[in-house]
Amino acid sequence: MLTFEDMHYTQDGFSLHADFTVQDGEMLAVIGPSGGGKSTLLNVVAGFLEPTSGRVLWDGRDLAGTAPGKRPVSILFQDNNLFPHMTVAQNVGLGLRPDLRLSGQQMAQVEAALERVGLAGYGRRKPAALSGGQASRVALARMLLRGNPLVLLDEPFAALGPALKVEMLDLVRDLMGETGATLMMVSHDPEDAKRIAQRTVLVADGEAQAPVDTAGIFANPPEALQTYLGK
Ligand SMILES: Nc1ncnc2c1ncn2[C@@H]1O[C@H](COP(=O)(O)OP(=O)(O)OP(=O)(O)O)[C@@H](O)[C@H]1O
Repeated sequence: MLTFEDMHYTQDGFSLHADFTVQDGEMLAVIGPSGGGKSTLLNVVAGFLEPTSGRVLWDGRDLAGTAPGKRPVSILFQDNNLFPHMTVAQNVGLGLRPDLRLSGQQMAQVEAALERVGLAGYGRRKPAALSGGQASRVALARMLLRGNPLVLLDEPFAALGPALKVEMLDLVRDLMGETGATLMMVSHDPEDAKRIAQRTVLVADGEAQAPVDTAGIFANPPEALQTYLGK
């Protein structure tokens, strides 16, 4: 369970407040106007930014002072964070061992993860030889092997075409279901939120609001969301 406990983050005149809980296994959408603080919220959870006051807790444990790499968190950005000089299998293997000294069993795990995301046989390719959708799948395979219970996605599929994006969202939903991981996904597209998330957090006017029913918030949007949606 992820808890924002009266969390404030302030920098250079920008401030963000959050006070809510994300349930285990929940898939949560994070939406709101540009510059509202969606990425900031994720960066606080990931540990790239520290709260100015208040706390962020995972299973009741304060994450303050825990380095990003030691947090139970996998994060995926739009550029997929693949290393261009490494093969697909090596990029995925990093999810198991940063030094890539993989045992035979771990190499089999890499192959199984690639197969799970629909990339069986692609292990020897370099990222430059992949389509955008395939690159996203590699990043998801690595995330799968990391096995972290909390997954943060920051507009990871924004550059993909609509059909491909739907395919990737469905894959994410299936993977989260299989692993039981908790998901927070930033998106600018209401359709993404509706497809994947039962509840949605609106980030606007300095507040990451408590999650509400996704269908409800788009059927009857609050003012900040109406402006953002152009309604
Ligand atoms: N590296 C940084 N240094 C200083 N200020 C920053 C930095 N990154 C973001 N900000 C500021 O923090 C505020 C929140 O930005 P953030 O990126 O979290 O918003 P966002 O909702 O994710 O926006 P977008 O939808 O455009 O990605 C903005 O005022 C932004 O200008």
